[in-house]
Amino acid sequence: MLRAISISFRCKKLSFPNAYLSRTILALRHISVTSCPALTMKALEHGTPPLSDAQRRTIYALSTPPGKSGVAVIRVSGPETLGVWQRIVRTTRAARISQDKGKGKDVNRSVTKTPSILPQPWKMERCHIIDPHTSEILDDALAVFFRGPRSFTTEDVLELHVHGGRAVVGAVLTALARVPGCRPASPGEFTRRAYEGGRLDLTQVEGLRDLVDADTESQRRAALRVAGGEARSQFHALREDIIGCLALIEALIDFGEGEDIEEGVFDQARQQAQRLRDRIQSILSDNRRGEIMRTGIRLVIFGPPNVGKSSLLNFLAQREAAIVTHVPGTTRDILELSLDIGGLPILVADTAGLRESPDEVEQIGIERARKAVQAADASLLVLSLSDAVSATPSGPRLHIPAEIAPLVTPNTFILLNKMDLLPTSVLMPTLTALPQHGCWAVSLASQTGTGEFVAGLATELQDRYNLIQDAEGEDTNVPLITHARHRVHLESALEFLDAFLDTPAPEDIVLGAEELRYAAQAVGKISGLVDVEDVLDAIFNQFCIGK
Ligand SMILES: Nc1nc2c(ncn2[C@@H]2O[C@H](COP(=O)(O)OP(=O)(O)OP(=O)(O)O)[C@@H](O)[C@H]2O)c(=O)[nH]1
Repeated sequence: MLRAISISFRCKKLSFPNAYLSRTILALRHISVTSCPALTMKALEHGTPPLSDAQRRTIYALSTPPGKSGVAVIRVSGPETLGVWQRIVRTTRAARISQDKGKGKDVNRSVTKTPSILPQPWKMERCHIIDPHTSEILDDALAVFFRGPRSFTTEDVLELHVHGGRAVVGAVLTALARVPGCRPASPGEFTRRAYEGGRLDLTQVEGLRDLVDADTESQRRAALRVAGGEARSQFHALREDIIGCLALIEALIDFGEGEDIEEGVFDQARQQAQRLRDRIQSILSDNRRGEIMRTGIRLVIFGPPNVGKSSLLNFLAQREAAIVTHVPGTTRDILELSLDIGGLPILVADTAGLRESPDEVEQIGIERARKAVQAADASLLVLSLSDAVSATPSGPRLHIPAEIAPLVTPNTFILLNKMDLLPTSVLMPTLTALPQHGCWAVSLASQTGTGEFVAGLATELQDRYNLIQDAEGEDTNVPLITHARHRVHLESALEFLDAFLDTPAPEDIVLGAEELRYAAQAVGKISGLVDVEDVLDAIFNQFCIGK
């Protein structure tokens, strides 16, 4: 560094153009910030342009939600973190040491005047946060220093636990802005550094984001597993196995079967590839459970007009979310709410009643309703019990209107409403004739049967989508794919393995090796091991600032 500085001064003496000099100084500043900040910052500070964001490598942000709170956590990460500690943190430990030396001084009064001492890593310390220019006390706080690489970002990290008032947080953030080499973090930047430092792979990054976004118990449990590295290790093992298969083929290419290596290696590689192919196929055959559980199950309520669809939405939401009137065709457009049913995240949509209508606006609503039902993960057909069940010689029979029947699939549940309108003598035989699974009768007006309906619906959905726990409380059926991105890469890995298996042996063995290499690359992209620069911004931008 000193040699570099002396070169820059020599440049000045030799009358180099100013632009050249400032470029040299800028380059030196970059080196100074990234490698030995304290030594060179002062030497270069005077009269030079301000540092760019790329040069200010130390980032800070409020990591808890803005607004009033008991405690707010401000995070700092980067090469200047120790410098931040020295400039703005004054611990009571330091004050005690200095008091012992000077005898008899009040700890609280002397704390800001006490020169900063080095932090005790991973230990929370009581401190004052001070303004680095005026030494004014900004807050009475707690601070913890994590020495890299044993930190979340793998860099030096400082967490300041301050009082969560707007003015306190604002003052501490302003103080941080005054420390050379520091800048505000962009969304997800702490996590990005953890990824770049090798602490997390991309699946764990996504798991962390899902954990922060989790609204329900099932989402929390699934996200926690992914963030903990479960998907990482499974995708890693899959990739290793493909590479193992590739190694066999490479050995064949290099030495040739029967000469230097044993017979049957090609068949062995094919069998291994077949097993891997089957494994990927079974991972892909998961009915998108992981993705659905993460984003919420889309449940669409549909049926003829005036049967109580909007009343049902209001009942589930426990508020007057939709307009309910006795006029058929009241609901015109889709109204969607996010609810927690039985611990599962459900996006429930109320739709326009399905019927032939001359009204242009209603027609548009009906068309939207049909499309929503077709795109849903599950649907709930609401019918009026008295209209839907007709008497036949063999007993009461459920009748679904002809224009609605094509929308009914194995994923359709049925709710027969308005049972209060049926006399008891007719009701009893009707109820016994209903299907045992996925069909309930209620009166939303009197709330009769609604408890059984909600419990039954939750059980049906949990059976389809939830994680199942064994006797020890361990989840047994955890879906590996939680993001569409994983599916895309696994599907292409499957295609490459198929292409390898289709390779006529052994003449095209070199081509076959290439297919295996692509398959390994496709799986590597899920974890972010290879070639994912293009998706990184999209992934990290979805984080909040401070994470
Ligand atoms: N008797 C009785 N009436 C009900 C019940 N549930 C809803 N209603 C009434 O049925 C009428 C229609 O209810 P909505 O919830 O608007 O029905 P909808 O299916 O959304 O109607 P559209 O908007 O036309 O599609 C309202 O007057 C409700 O008060 C019930 O269980 N029993």
